[in-house]
Amino acid sequence: METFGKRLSDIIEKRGPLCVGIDPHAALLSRWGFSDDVAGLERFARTVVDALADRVAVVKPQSAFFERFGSRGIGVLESTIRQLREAGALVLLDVKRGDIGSTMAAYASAYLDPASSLSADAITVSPYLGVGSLQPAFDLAAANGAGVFVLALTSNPEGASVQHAVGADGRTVAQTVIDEISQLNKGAVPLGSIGLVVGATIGRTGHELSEVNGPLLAPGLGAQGATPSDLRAVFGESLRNVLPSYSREVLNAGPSVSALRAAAERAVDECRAALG
Ligand SMILES: O=C(O)c1cc(=O)[nH]c(=O)n1[C@@H]1O[C@H](COP(=O)(O)O)[C@@H](O)[C@H]1O
Repeated sequence: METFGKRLSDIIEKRGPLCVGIDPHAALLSRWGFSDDVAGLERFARTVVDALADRVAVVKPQSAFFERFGSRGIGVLESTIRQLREAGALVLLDVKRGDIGSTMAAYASAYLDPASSLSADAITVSPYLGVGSLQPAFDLAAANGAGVFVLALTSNPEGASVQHAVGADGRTVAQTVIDEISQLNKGAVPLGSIGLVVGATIGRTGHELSEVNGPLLAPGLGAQGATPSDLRAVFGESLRNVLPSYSREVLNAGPSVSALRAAAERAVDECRAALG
């Protein structure tokens, strides 16, 4: 079975380095002229699938915006994941789960077991119960050719007070996460299947990413203020492994399918140029 790292490298090669989020904010539904209910959610998600699933490398549904409509919203999430995958996009489900290992195993089977109706190509997880607690997700992902993206340095301004805190060995909390994931990806070719999330907004922080050998998801572009030209300062020599991620900046172009496609094309061109 092909690893997630290999599948991701291949699709980025074909479609370009871009992840687009599906974040159906109430304000976006209204901007698109859609109702703020399950029917509006379904139309929104379907429009993004029609516009982008056959051309963008990775699509990242934000689970929160589906969960807010309860079980029917989850139903839309299930069909959205299925449609995205059928059209050839890799689906990174943004659920940011993280719990004690025995509970993490249940989250892993919900999102990374192909038998589940919510099974995705990869999920986001939070390492703040300890990277080791995420092992059930790493194991199930590896068994199924899926991936896991671990939060390291998030794009929001509140993140630094936790993530930049320095431990007894002189490393920051984030650097400890980065180093543990680097160990897990060691030797993987062409790329490990455990990614990190590093916000494009954070500037030069001095964190060392050169040994990660895995994909580096970079949210925070567009609506949160970062631009592709900020990526060099954040990622330095590790730029080649960066997967830039946009939600509102691209979604604002909807509901026109052609305008969404044009916005995604602009984003991928700018990111290609910035990543070199
Ligand atoms: O894991 C993420 O994708 C993520 C991590 C992070 O540090 N910052 C961040 O904004 N995100 C997510 O990325 C998306 C950003 O949306 P926009 O600001 O509209 O591009 C949201 O779904 C966030 O939850």
